Amino acid sequence: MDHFSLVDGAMHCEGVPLSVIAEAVGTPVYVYSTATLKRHARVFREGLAGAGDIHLAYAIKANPNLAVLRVMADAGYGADVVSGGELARALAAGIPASDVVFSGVGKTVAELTTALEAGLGQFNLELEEEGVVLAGLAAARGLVANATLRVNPDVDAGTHAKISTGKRENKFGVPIDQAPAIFGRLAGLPGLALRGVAIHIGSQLSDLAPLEAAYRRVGELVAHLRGLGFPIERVDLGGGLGVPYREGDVLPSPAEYGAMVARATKDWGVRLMFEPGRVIAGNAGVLLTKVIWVKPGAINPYVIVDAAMNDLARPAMYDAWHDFRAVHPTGDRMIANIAGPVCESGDTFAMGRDIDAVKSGDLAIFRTAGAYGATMASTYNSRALVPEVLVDGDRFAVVADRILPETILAAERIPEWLTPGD
Ligand SMILES: Cc1ncc(COP(=O)(O)O)c(C=O)c1O
Ligand SMILES: N[C@@H](CCCC[NH3+])C(=O)O
Repeated sequence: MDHFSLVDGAMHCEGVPLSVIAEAVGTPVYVYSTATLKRHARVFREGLAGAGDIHLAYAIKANPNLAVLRVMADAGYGADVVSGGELARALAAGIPASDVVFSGVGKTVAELTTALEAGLGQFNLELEEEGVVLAGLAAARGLVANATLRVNPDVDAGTHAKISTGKRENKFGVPIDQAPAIFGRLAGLPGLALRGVAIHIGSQLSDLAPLEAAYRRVGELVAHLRGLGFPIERVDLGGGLGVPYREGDVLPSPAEYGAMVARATKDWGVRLMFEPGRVIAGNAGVLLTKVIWVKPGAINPYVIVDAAMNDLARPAMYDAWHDFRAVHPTGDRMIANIAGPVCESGDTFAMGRDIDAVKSGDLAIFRTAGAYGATMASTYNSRALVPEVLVDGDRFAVVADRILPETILAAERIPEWLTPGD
């Protein structure tokens, strides 16, 4: 069941008409469905039922809103974080530090130290030196850091180049063939318990074949490392499962993914860890916007909406498609371009698209905006930072305020040497 649907001709999120949210909070605004988040959390877990001992760590980067994190914590998910800021959010949402995995290619000494002292569950090391530094920090505090080594399997994930992470030229992980030697050098260090390997080959993956190929390489590595005497207890298989952005897109389901995982990992005898982000949050959110003008264009009219690339960066960054729907569709259609008010031609959500006919003042949504939406927002062009609303049944709450340009301006100052003297 879709929790964003038309009821009596009006688009709702669960039991709440989107027009009521627009009236109360203004636009643009992100709207998330609790029921969808919960359903995705459950379906992903159920899909992996045949994969043995698993640990689920929601990839906070996809949607780090505190209320969303609380929903995920209640659903029994730990967290995958990539910065001290994300770690602070996970802890603030009530996720125990022991259920948090710290990924990321540039963890600073300060971040490593904070995470260690918080009792972090697992560090996914990206390079040998990070392991040496972490071991030193831990040993100096009488602690032992649990870690895995992230390997780069050199697999083409078949996704957008900017979100592919498992090819040898990408910055992530150590080349898989160097892993045994690095294990050899890190394994005996006091302060470090190197318990396994981690992998993540990219995001918005629409085909399981590259994932399966990568997992097979990891399987060979696990066997090799065991043969060398290293006790491998954990393998973190990362995130990456794609979601349908366009009507008609067919993506592997969590159940199909789970069946592949069970097949590829059946002899490993390890605890498997997963870091899903987009597949949890993507279709749980929309960006609600209002049409400012319908501007005649040389080729097609431009529907100018009050949301822009600073609110939803994905189309400008990755040429991503987000379905556009009227909140009160009339049944009429139009061929139009859709753009925001920002002063860049790249601030365009669609060109020449067949959409619900809209006019000035109408409300509309960009769908599948719950992941990598609000979290990638900026205040470019001195626009407000977009707010977020969480719906649960027939109630809703503002879970992130609109940060107004005045508030941002108040954090800036003119140094005294630039102020006019007397
Ligand atoms: C290490 C790591 N884990 C998990 C994720 C989450 O990916 P996705 O949102 O595609 O599930 C990412 C982002 O690609 C990542 O870099
Ligand atoms: N920001 C990207 C996903 C990045 C994944 C991070 N590892 C997107 O919107 O598709």
